[in-house]
Amino acid sequence: HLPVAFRHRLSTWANKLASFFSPYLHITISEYGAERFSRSDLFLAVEAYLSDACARRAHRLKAELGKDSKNLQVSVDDNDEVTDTFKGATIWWYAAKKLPRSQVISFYPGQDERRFYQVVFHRRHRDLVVGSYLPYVLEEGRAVTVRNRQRRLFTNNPSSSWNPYRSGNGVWSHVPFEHPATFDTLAMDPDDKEAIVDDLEAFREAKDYYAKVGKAWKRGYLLHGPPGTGKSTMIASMANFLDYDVYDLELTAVKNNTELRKLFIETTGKSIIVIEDIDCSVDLTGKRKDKKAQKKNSEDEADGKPMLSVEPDKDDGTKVTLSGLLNFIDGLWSACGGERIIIFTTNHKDKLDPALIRRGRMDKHIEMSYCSFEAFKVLASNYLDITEHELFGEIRRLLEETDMSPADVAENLMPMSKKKKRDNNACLAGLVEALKKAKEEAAAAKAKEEAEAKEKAEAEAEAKEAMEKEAEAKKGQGEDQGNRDTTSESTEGKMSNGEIKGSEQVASDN
Ligand SMILES: Nc1ncnc2c1ncn2[C@@H]1O[C@H](COP(=O)(O)OP(=O)(O)OP(=O)(O)O)[C@@H](O)[C@H]1O
Ligand SMILES: [Mg+2]
Repeated sequence: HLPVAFRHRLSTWANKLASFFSPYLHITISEYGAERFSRSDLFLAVEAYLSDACARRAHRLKAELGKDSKNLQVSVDDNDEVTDTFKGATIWWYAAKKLPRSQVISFYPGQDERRFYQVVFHRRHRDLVVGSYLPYVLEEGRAVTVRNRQRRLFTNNPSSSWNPYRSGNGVWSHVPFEHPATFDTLAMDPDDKEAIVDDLEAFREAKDYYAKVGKAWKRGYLLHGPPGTGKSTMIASMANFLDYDVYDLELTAVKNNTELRKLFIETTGKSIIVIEDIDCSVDLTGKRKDKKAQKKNSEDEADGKPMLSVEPDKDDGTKVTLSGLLNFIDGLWSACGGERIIIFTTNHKDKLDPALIRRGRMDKHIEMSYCSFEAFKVLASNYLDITEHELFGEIRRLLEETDMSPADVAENLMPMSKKKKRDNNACLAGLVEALKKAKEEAAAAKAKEEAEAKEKAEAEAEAKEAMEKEAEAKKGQGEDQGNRDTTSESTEGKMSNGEIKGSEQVASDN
C-alpha cells in the first residue's frame, strides 16, 4: 500500500543500514545477462562449477538431464547455500530465483522466472574474489561443461530454412555424435597411426605455440585413398580421440561464398570441420567460372545496358568458388575462434587444385591405402580376438599380391549369421578364398586390359600402314607431275615428303 517511490527509498535505506553493520559484500550473477536472449556465459559456468566442485557440500540438490549432457547433472537447488574456500578466503554461494512482478500470463510456465546466483564474501577479500576467484570459477566451469557435454555431429541446413529467431533453425542442425570408432579399432600401419595420434596430441596442446608463431590455431588434414579404406572411420576416431564436435559440411547445399563464411563463423572451437569427397561435391575449377563470367559480360554488353562491375572472381551469388573455399580454410575469417581441425576426404587427390591442398591449408596428407598385413592383424584382433593363426602366412602373401580394402576384409571377418556360431577358422578360410578370387579377378581384368591395348595398337598400326600407302601413292603422283613440270618445285611435294618421313619413323619405332 506504499507508493512505489517511497518503497524504493525505504529499501535503499535498509540496504545502507545493513551494509553499515555488515562487513559482507554481495555479487549477483543472473541467468540472463545484458543480452536478454541468451543465457549468460558466466551463469552457466557458475552452475557447472558449483555442481562439480561444491555440490557435495550442499544439502539440497536437484538432478537434471541436461539438454546436451550425457549424464545426470546434479546442481545446487534454489535457496540453498554452499561454501567454498579460495586461498584462505571463505565464499558463500546462494542460488535463488526471482519471480516477475508482472501479471502477464505466460505460455511457457517457468520461462519468466529469473534465476540468479549470489556470491557473498568479506569486504577484505574483494580484490581476491573479483580479480582471481571469479575468473577461476569461469574457467573451471567452462572446463566442466566441456567435460560433461555430449559431443555433437552437425550438418548445415539449406539456407532457405535459416531463421535466427527460431531455435533449431540455425545454420547448423545437430544430433549426438555416437560413432564408436577409435584409433584402436582403426586398421592401418601402426607407425602411420602413431604419427597421426602424435600430431593430434601436439595440436591439442599447441595453443601458445600457434600464438607465438603467429598462426591461427587450426590444422588441415587431407585424407585420400580408394573407397572403403577407412577415411570416414579415421575422422570419427580423431573426433573421439580429441573429444571434439564434428561439423559435416555438405558443400552442395551452400549457395555461395558468403553463406560458406557464415557457416564457418557459426562453428565453435574444439571441433572438426569435414568436407567429404571434396572433388565430387562442387565444381572447383576457377577457369570455367571465369569463362562464365566473361560470357555474362559480353551478354550484358550486347544488351546495351550499363554494365555493373563484374570481376572475374566475384561471387555472383550462385556458387561456391574455389577462391571462396580457399578463403574459408585459410583466409582472415578462419582465425575466428580457434582449435579447429579441417579435414577433406577424396578418392582422387590428383583431381584437386594444388592451391587447395598446399601446406598451410592441408598441412598433413594422409594416404589411406588397401589393407596391408599389419592392418589385417588389427582387424583380426578386433573381429576375431586372435593374433596368430596358421592361415596368417598365406593371408600375408595374398594381401601383398592383391589389393583389397579394409572394408572388404572386415566384411569377410564378420559373418552375419545367427545360427552359425562364429568360427575363426571358417572366417579366415573365407577370407583366403575371397582374396584368391579377388586376385584372379584382378589378373583377368589385367589380361583383358592388355588384350584391348594390343588390339588398339594393332588397329593403329594398320591405320598408319594405310596412310603410308596413300601417301606413297600421292608421292608417286607428285613425281609424275614433277616430271611433267620440272621448272617449279612444289611445296606440297616437300610437305608430303616430310609427312612420309615422319610416319615412316613412327612405323619403324613401333
Ligand atoms: N582402416 C580401417 N579400419 C577399420 N575398419 C575399416 C577400415 N577401413 C574401412 N573399415 C570398415 O569399412 C567400412 C567403410 O569404411 P569408411 O566408410 O571409413 O571408408 P571410406 O574410406 O570413407 O570410403 P569412401 O571413400 O567410400 O567414403 C567402415 O564401416 C569400417 O568398419
Ligand atoms: Mg567415407
